[in-house]
Amino acid sequence: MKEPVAYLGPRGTFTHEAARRMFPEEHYLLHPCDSIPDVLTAVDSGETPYGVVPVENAIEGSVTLTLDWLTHHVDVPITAEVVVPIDQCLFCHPDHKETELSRFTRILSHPQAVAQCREYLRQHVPDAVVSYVDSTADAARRVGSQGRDRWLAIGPRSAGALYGLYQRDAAIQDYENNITRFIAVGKTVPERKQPRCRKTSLLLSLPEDYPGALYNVLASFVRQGINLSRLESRPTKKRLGTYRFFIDAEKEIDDLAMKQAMDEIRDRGCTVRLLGSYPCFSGESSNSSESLDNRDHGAYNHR
Ligand SMILES: O=C(O)C(=O)C[C@]1(C(=O)O)C=C[C@@H](O)C=C1
Repeated sequence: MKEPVAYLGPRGTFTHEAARRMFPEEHYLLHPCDSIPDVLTAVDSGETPYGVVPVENAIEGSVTLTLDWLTHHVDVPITAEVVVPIDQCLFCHPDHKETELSRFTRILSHPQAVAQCREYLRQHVPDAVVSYVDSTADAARRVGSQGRDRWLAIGPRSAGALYGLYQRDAAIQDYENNITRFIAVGKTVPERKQPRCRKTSLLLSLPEDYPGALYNVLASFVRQGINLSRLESRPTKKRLGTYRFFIDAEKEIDDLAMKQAMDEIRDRGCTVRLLGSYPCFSGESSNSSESLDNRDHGAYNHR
């Protein structure tokens, strides 16, 4: 029987694409959830063994909802990472394909997608109101289901095709090389191909705030020759000006150098929570022979 994989849906999201790359549909049953908390809760409660959520975008930075849920609400290990190229397209209902862009009144999308296209929107649709929804495909589905209002959706080409939208523009993100990191959580993911690297994600709390507290932690990694690929602070949510730090180290947790760095950091009174030690895969396209576009409604495309 195919094992289920929860992902941020509905079908056609960027997360769906990431999930297809890590969990081929020949072997897994991909199960769309309405929100990132729903995906993480499904795994935490044992409803599904695997989940896939976005964690960081090259233009807009962290997906803070994912970080906060991972650390405050659930206890699920990160088990793999995949990086996916993000090409944001602009869609309207086919009934409005002749309408000038400046006459649209509303833009629907996920906050991360809107943030990646801010300058484009300012130039081309300055007067439209932005409505945030749970995912890009959710936006595409809503715009596709009603032709009455002049609404636009931002999202992947596949979402436009799935929900029968007319594509007005492509690659509307404000910077080139737009990519997002996605993580799998839950059960260990079988490694079908050679990972690009291995990482360990940690959540660090300092014992107290004093000059050099964070410096000392970083020095432990330096002494062990461990490269950090990410350092991010998030509020503790308890008191203004107090933080916890997300650290990604390019080493496995079982590596001797990593163990020594951990011992040193804990000896200084820091609390370290292991979020996961996992393989990282680069973003080759999914090897599923069926593309999403072919299975559902045809896409309208002006390019
Ligand atoms: O809405 C989607 O399509 C998602 O998969 C979510 C998400 C995100 O949260 O970062 C994924 C990739 C893009 O950066 C924009 C949106």
